[in-house]
Amino acid sequence: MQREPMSITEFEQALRDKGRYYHIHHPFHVAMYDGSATREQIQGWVANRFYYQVCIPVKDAAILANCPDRDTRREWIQRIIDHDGEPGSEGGIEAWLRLGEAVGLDREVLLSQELVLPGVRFAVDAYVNFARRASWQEAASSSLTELFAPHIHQSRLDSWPQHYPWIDPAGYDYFRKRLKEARRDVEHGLRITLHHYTTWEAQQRMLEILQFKLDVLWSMLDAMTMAYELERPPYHTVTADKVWHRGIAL
Ligand SMILES: O=C(O)c1cc(C(=O)O)c2c(n1)C(=O)C(=O)c1cc(C(=O)O)[nH]c1-2
Repeated sequence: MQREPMSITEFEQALRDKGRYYHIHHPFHVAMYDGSATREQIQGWVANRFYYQVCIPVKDAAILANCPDRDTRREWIQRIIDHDGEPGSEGGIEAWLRLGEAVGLDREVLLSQELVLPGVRFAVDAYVNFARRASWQEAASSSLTELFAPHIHQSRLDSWPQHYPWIDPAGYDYFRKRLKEARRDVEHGLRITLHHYTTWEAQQRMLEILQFKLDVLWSMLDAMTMAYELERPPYHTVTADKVWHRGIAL
């Protein structure tokens, strides 16, 4: 016998329950929050997360490319503008570069991606490639880790200024900007998701997609833990040089 689907309310609750696996609970993230992260760890996180930032609009462009629905595209396109900016307003990528400067990293270092660890690159690329290959509804719903993002941005705004007085407060604009944007993204992402997955099996598949996205975020921090906490960056047994690849443009 076929199992009944969850109601919309139950399904949304099941998605929200996945918050227990959000990267806010990763020890690397906890250390940044509780003030025990070193300057090098914060800088490493900012430089590595920059790769996520630059890939997000590429991921959203892949969703648009696969979406035949004009109304959805009209709404979804705002995400690209949020990150890339438009005439008269700088976007999230520029704000992240200023966060980089606020923690003492030249923008050229971020732009060169020389600090992006292979594990971080692979995790982020997996997300972009998923968005290229999945249906637009599945790709759209994979953004729903953003359900938990306003809380994580707020937690940084609340804790970092006290713990890290050496960070220029001008750098925090990105987190402030995302509080509003993420809430709007979630509202749209949920509208698509809650109506697209209507059978029990489909709902289970969506929960697995959300787990995949949680794994992307968690794995990024695992790679950073190896490099900046355990001091085991790639090839550490062979060389102290950053010999790993910088991304292969296809
Ligand atoms: O700082 C964070 O912890 C965090 C997490 C996430 C997320 O949950 O995917 C995003 C962001 N930030 C973010 O700034 C952002 O623009 C963003 C877009 C998306 C997405 O999947 O489309 N996630 C996130």
